[in-house]
Amino acid sequence: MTATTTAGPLSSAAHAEHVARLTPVLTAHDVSIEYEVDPPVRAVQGVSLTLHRGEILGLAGESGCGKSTLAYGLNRLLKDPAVLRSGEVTFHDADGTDTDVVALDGDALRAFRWDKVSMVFQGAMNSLNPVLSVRAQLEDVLTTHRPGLSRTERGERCAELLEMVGVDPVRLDSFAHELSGGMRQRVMIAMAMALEPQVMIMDEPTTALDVVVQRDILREIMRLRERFDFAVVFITHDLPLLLEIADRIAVMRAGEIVELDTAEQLYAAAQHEYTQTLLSSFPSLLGDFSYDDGEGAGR
Ligand SMILES: Nc1ncnc2c1ncn2[C@@H]1O[C@H](COP(=O)(O)OP(=O)(O)OP(=O)(O)O)[C@@H](O)[C@H]1O
Repeated sequence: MTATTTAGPLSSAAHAEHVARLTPVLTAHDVSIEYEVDPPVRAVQGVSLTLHRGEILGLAGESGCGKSTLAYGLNRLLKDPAVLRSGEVTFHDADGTDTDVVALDGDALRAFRWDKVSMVFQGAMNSLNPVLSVRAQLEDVLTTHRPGLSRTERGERCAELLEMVGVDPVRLDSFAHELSGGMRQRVMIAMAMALEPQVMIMDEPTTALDVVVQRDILREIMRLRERFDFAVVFITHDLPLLLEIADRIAVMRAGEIVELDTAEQLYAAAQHEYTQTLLSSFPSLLGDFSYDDGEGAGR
């Protein structure tokens, strides 16, 4: 398979054909992010990436390659000493308007986050407020962003959100310490879904959980995605996991995307040496995995 570009990431003709049928929802162009420390860390370097409506785009690469920094940049969540050195990020709303994400500030930025693009952070299960019930925390998102909802509507929406992520609504009155890690993580996903965003960025959302719970939650995310058609940027260093759940995979190394292709293509014919190394470091996990066998691939 031949590469379609020389300057950008390696990708196949099959990939170009695949994306030609899709509609963009978030576009990053030439994004560079630096940590202003001594010496400066160029964490993301000239990254261009298009996320399409309803797709799961996996972002893979070893620890420290810049995955989280890029994700934070896409959602304007960078904090000191991180600085967006250059680049454009555009959100293409379902209503047809384009938003220059880099130019947003104040109320417009707050409304954009959670409403249009929400994020499930690394270790999010530990970021529930310990002294507030699940109900109070879910209601807070709704009161802030949907002030028009009545008290009854808010209550109903909170119960519905928990049901969506497979948690019994009786848990609305629980506090974080009364929930298992898996349940807390599901609550965080419910919170990220509360405003029906068009994009969800998930940074290692299940890494801290045991494999069975992790699978359950991933299945839930896939099911919700089918139902609500949001796009997901799914960040993990676990490439075999991405081969199972992602439509496309971007492989990041030292701040750059070195390869970007459909999961099938990447698995069958990775072009970049680094991708090949990543794939070969998980031989036993991949086992008899095959895209020809729909059941085996779990898709
Ligand atoms: N606050 C900071 N100050 C300085 N450098 C930082 C800071 N945060 C991250 N970095 C550096 O930026 C680079 C990218 O880090 P980042 O966390 O984005 O990588 P990652 O691929 O998400 O890694 P992980 O999978 O471990 O989260 C790394 O070299 C890291 O050391």
